[in-house]
Amino acid sequence: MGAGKTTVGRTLAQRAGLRFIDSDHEIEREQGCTIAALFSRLGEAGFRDIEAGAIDALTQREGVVLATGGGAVLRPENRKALHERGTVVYLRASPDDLAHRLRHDRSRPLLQQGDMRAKLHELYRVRDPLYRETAHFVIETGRPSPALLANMVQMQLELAGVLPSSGAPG
Ligand SMILES: Nc1ncnc2c1ncn2[C@@H]1O[C@H](COP(=O)(O)OP(=O)(O)O)[C@@H](O)[C@H]1O
Ligand SMILES: O=C(O)C1=C[C@@H](OP(=O)(O)O)[C@@H](O)[C@H](O)C1
Repeated sequence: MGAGKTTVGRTLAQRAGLRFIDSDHEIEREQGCTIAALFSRLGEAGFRDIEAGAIDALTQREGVVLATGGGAVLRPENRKALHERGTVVYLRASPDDLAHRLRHDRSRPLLQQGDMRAKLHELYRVRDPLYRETAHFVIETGRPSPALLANMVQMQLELAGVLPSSGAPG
């Protein structure tokens, strides 16, 4: 949540000539309602069931940059599908940076009650090991801009042979 999956993922997809897909947007389109509405109607567990179906389908597509919701790593089957079918980049941000970036955001149901900063610290404690387990690469997002982060991810994927070289001089 707020690590830059959408901003960085979109830029990367554009540069690499790939299609950007946001699993939450796909879920909203298929279900015909917002993620917040799904949470209030079905609870978090109900949302996670739908999310798992979406991750299973979307990880079978080729040539896409997929941004998942931040909680997708909670289910082992999602971690497996992501790691085995794709190349996963963990955009790591500190909970304090996330609290700053998301201070005006009202679209994320898990952050709408109580102390947002404390909740982000708790989510980070639980999820950071799961992101590390799922990811092939970890990129620190603390200082660089989203545009620079997209360059860093692209370079990393080119070095790994996942993307063709963009022919930068060197
Ligand atoms: N590297 C960054 N530095 C500063 N602000 C950022 C960075 N990445 C994202 N943001 C800002 O944080 C907010 C959330 O970014 P977003 O791409 O929606 O994250 P996510 O998709 O991971 O939830 C946006 O306002 C975005 O402009
Ligand atoms: O972290 C989470 O558990 C969630 C993050 C959200 O996506 P973003 O990571 O895009 O905010 C969305 O899937 C849902 O609100 C649950």
